[in-house]
Amino acid sequence: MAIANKNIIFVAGLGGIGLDTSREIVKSGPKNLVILDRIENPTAIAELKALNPKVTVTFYPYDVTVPVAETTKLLKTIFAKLKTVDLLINGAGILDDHQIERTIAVNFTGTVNTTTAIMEFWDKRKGGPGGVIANICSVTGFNAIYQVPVYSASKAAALSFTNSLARLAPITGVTAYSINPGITRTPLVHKFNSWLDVEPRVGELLLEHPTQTTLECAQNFVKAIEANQNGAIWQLDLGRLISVEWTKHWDSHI
Ligand SMILES: NC(=O)c1ccc[n+]([C@@H]2O[C@H](COP(=O)([O-])OP(=O)(O)OC[C@H]3O[C@@H](n4cnc5c(N)ncnc54)[C@H](O)[C@@H]3O)[C@@H](O)[C@H]2O)c1
Ligand SMILES: CCCCCCO
Repeated sequence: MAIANKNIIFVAGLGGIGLDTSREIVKSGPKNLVILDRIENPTAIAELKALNPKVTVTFYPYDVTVPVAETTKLLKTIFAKLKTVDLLINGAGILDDHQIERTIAVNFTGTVNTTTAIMEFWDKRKGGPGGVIANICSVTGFNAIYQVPVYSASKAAALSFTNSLARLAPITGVTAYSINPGITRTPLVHKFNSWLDVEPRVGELLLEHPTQTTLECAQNFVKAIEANQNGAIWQLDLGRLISVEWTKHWDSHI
């Protein structure tokens, strides 16, 4: 998908990975970039507007843990303004294995609910035009950071959900792919709690190994958007963009 002249909704577009990705998206000249985020950062929004005055950048406060009906109401406002939306990026995530319910609510249920809500507007069975969904999951969805099993499992769940969305595309008209960053230096990764405190130094230990910058991640994120490959499992690690072949062990045959 060429980003130029498209309408993009970016949930969590102001975070560590999110803001650098928003910058790279804006540089590619979409018609509209609508950022939904729990954090408000008017300075960042102003910076994005200044980066490319041809792009209309708007912000709406949004918490992915709200009921689907509330998300639908917000989307109604956005669609009324934009008329069409080409891409939804679901990027919200927290990393704190002391917050079990919230981790699942944000990282998994939030992604599911936001996706479910936009189907009201996109599902071709309802006369919708279809659309594209990019879900930010994680390499931990492939192989866990086992000291944060709840976080890792929430990302595996989001990855599985995204893979299913892609298989459902012939029915819904909505395609999907996952964005799976490796360890990227953002506020999320500095200090965080391990499950039952099994490893209090988990963050410190991880950061002893090679990592990538948010800019490297963002530049590859844009390449994945441009590739627009339904069902792709993109690994964005150490500055590289890798298409992961998922090993099939079983098939439902339906
Ligand atoms: N940094 C990494 O190493 C890494 C690796 C793989 C995946 N990820 C994922 O990338 C995404 C961005 O993470 P980051 O590293 O930039 O961290 P970050 O903390 O800088 O960004 C997290 C983003 O999610 C938003 N968010 C959190 N809770 C929310 C809620 N309830 N509703 C709406 N938005 C909410 C935050 O406002 C922020 O924009 C997350 O989903 C994270 O799990 C990060
Ligand atoms: C340093 C730990 C980063 C964990 C986020 C991976 O999704």
